[in-house]
Amino acid sequence: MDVIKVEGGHPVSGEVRVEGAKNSALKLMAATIMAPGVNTLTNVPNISDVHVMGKVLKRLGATIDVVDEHTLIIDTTNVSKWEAPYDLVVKMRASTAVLGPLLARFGKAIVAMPGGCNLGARKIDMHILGLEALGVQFETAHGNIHASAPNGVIGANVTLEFASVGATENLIMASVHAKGTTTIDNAAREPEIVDLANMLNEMGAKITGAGTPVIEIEGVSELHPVTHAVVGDRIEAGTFIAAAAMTGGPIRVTGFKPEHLGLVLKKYEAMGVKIEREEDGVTASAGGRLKAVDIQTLPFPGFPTDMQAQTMAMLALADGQCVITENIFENRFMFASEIARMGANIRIEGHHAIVHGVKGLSGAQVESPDLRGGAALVLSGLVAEGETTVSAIHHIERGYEHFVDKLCALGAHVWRDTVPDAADED
Ligand SMILES: CC(=O)N[C@H]1[C@@H](OP(=O)(O)OP(=O)(O)OC[C@H]2O[C@@H](n3ccc(=O)[nH]c3=O)[C@H](O)[C@@H]2O)O[C@H](CO)[C@@H](O)[C@@H]1O
Ligand SMILES: C=C(OP(=O)(O)O)C(=O)O
Repeated sequence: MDVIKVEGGHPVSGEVRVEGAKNSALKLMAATIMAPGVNTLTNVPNISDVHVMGKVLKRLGATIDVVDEHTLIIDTTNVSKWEAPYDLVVKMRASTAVLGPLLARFGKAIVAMPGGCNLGARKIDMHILGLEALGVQFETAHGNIHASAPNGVIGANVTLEFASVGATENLIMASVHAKGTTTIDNAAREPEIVDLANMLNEMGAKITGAGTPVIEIEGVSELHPVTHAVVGDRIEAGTFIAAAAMTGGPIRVTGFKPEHLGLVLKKYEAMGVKIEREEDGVTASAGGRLKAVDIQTLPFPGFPTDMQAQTMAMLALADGQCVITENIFENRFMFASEIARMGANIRIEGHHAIVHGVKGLSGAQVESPDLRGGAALVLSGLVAEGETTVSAIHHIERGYEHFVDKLCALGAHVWRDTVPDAADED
């Protein structure tokens, strides 16, 4: 099995450029379904989730030309199917992002029920309730959700119970061609939603308010293909900033907007991390032990859940005790038990993690519990004494392009290796 090995204790500094955001690229790819023709996406990250979304689009009838590592030409002229099948949805939950675009283009869609994942149940009831308000009817059979809008999608006011990123995106996309105007209240405000609305507006949509809690979409009859650059990945950036905070750095991280990490940077400064902001990135460094600071995850502009594990790794070594509260996913503390194998002292009580900072970590064999937890284990390995082996690295590859190479370029001693799978030896 493939693993990432890390030898701790080497200086880590220099410059790294982040890729386009996974959480935007996937939705932008899905949105090309609504603009029949040749669309070009640039700054697309070369990660496994993007490959899966490529497969979803191809199954629907699109063709994709990979011009270079970060540029995709997606021709959606001949999209003629409206089904996102189980084998792909099960690989990547974000495949459900085609629901809105398929409804907009065909007035119908079949999407396999996504089921839970290692972060929790991850239901799509809010997507369904919102779309029902727009006149979409749902039936479930044989593990598939069948959606249809027999009278077309009809503009309406929708108030989301929670500012769900995925529900906001599906509602925006489904209502682009709706009759009349749709208002989404309590909409998610993440930068990736703004990126999606910007691209749709470039295609000819009429969306206002993206990035605020109230988004208004005036239905238009058609969209035209465009060329669009994916917004920089604030979470990849945050991960390298956490690496600088743990190792001392300095690391200059470019390719993203510092305001997209507003609260993360403020919290890191409160911990003692020095952050120098520029238009397109930051330089992060730290001298000595970080201070313990409480964190709670919330929808944007709150502290992102996708930075929780990396921040827990920082706090595991900080001076003092603090509480991390996870408000988004019910099961996002699995990283805690893995970093405990390296000597961290973390107690979980419901959706709170009580972190007692320790003076050092020791390298160990650990398993990525999920995407960000896996990255956080590699960061922990950078400062642990001895060697750390991180398994289940397919999680990391879902969202980080060339993670090992980028860390090596910063001076870290990190490499991929293949080790015998214990299960195969029995
Ligand atoms: C591909 C992508 O963009 N993924 C991001 C997206 O996920 P995703 O779009 O799935 O996240 P949501 O904001 O929708 O989910 C937030 C919470 O609401 C729950 N929920 C959501 C919808 C619903 O219909 N019912 C329901 O109960 C989810 O289970 C979760 O507990 O936003 C999350 C929150 O910022 C990020 O961590 C993910 O990285
Ligand atoms: C939870 C994440 O992604 P997904 O929604 O694709 O699982 C993430 O990016 O950290």
